[in-house]
Amino acid sequence: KGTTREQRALKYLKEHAREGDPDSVLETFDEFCRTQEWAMNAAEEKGDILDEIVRELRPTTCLELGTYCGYSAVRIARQLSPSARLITVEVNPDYAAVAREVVKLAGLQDKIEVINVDSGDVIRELKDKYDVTKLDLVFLDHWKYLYIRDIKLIEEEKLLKKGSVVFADNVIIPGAPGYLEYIRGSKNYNSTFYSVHFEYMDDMKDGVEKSVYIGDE
Ligand SMILES: O=C(NCCCCCn1ccnc1)c1cc(-c2ccc(F)cc2)cc(O)c1O
Ligand SMILES: [Mg+2]
Repeated sequence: KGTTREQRALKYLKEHAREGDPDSVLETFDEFCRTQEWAMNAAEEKGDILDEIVRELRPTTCLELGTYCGYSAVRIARQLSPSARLITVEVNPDYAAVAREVVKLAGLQDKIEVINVDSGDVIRELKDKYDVTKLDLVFLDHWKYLYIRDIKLIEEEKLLKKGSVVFADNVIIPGAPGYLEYIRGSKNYNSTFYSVHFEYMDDMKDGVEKSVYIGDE
């Protein structure tokens, strides 16, 4: 076939979603994943919790690690206020290319910046190169073994403030054991675990962890 699953998903979105309508892009992507091909989107129950966090927090500056095709980037950005923005990091160039198209299709290119680099490098550059002072929301959804490295880098760079939220996907499947132990053991966070279904699989359970930063700024 020569195409990748991500390219087939993008084609389906272009053919079936309403251009400039983020809700339509998300609904269409969920339909594709339920009827055509599964994809690792933070969808349904996970997405509902993410929506609630964004609604409640009203973040100005958001960082996502692990863009994939841009599903959760669109999900976050569709609720952001006019001046708020999301920086989303994707090390895989093929995923990043598809994500940029999905973001454009949703009409959110003014709110979302997709960066095709290694997350460890970009975190160190957020202040100087990306004009970030503090992060209100961090969504961890990239390689699971990198969650702990990157949260420690974010703390080192003093990018969190009291009330900042760190939301982590997949803490059960594939799992992020080192991360869970670290964040739950840290006095700088109040963490809550949510048992949710794995994306598009009604008979599989996963978990997400919401951690509110209460530490020193
Ligand atoms: O690996 C995941 N995501 C990272 C992808 C690569 C990130 C690259 N990158 C971006 C920035 N820095 C590095 C992931 C996997 C699964 C899964 C679980 C079970 C299964 F059988 C198949 C798949 C479910 C998810 O929800 C996921 O998020
Ligand atoms: Mg995930």
